[in-house]
Amino acid sequence: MTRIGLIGAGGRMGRAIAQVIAATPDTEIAGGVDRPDAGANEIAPGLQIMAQAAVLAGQCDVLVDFSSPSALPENLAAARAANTPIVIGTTGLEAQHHALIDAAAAQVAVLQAANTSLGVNLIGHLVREAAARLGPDWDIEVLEMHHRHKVDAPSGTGLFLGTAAAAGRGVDLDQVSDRARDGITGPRREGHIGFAVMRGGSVAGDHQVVFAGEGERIEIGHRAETREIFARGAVKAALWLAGKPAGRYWMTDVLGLPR
Ligand SMILES: NC(=O)C1=CN([C@@H]2O[C@H](COP(=O)(O)OP(=O)(O)OC[C@H]3O[C@@H](n4cnc5c(N)ncnc54)[C@H](OP(=O)(O)O)[C@@H]3O)[C@@H](O)[C@H]2O)C=CC1
Ligand SMILES: O=C(O)C1=N[C@H](C(=O)O)C[C@H](O)C1
Repeated sequence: MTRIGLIGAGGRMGRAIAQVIAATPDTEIAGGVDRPDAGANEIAPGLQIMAQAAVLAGQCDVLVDFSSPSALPENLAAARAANTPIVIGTTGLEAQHHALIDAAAAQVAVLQAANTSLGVNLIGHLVREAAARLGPDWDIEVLEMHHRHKVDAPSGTGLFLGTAAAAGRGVDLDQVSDRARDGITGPRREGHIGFAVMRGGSVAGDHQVVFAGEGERIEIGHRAETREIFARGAVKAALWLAGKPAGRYWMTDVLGLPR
């Protein structure tokens, strides 16, 4: 039996993950972290909601964190103190968060993924390949749309796909990304990777990478029809990570895809 500790248990993803855990053999939810009024019994019958990740980390085999960037330092500290592997699905992470993840991975197994679906991780590979083969005269734009509640932009997946495209071209995304355009922007900057963001309704997550050449376009895209695909991937990642030695792991490792 693998006991999963769920951080952000009361959120949209926390609830979806709790349902997948309930349907997965030899897997149980050890407890959750969220606000005290998160509605524990609606998430999973008998679920205990705790205020501190440190307590939960000592009571589970693996932590799964879909909460907020501001909670990440405490969650990583809890994983380190209890030597409990942690899957991080939270997005909106910045350089300082990745530095904390790298430091934690020296001591405990950490898997961070902006998107835990099979489809997105597969197209990440395709985007990298396309960018490597097409050359700099093909303009690359990343488009994404999400539900009206999403608080970070561009999405973590959009940035993941932009990073894959930049890697294919052998450049650093930070040096070439155009994250916003407004007003008299001037012509497109050669070699840059642009991002466009839409928010509305209940969209679970749409992403498209457009390679625009002279007279033709290639579009590589993914549409999430339900949050369950992320939840299934998160539980698969947790079961894979439980018991692994210290290190930073990737969703591609879980799915058997090239990194
Ligand atoms: N990797 C992937 O495949 C996916 C990643 N995500 C990402 O997962 C994260 C969560 O998404 P979603 O479930 O939609 O968001 P929600 O806002 O619905 O859920 C987050 C939950 O975590 C709680 N929470 C946040 N910070 C704290 C804290 N410091 N202490 C206690 N509880 C806290 C929130 O409580 P409160 O609302 O009271 O703050 C909320 O209940 C986002 O970053 C999102 O982008 C989403 C889908 C797929
Ligand atoms: O907030 C969401 O909902 C999602 N967030 C992730 C992201 O930022 O890429 C993954 C997915 O697209 C849904």
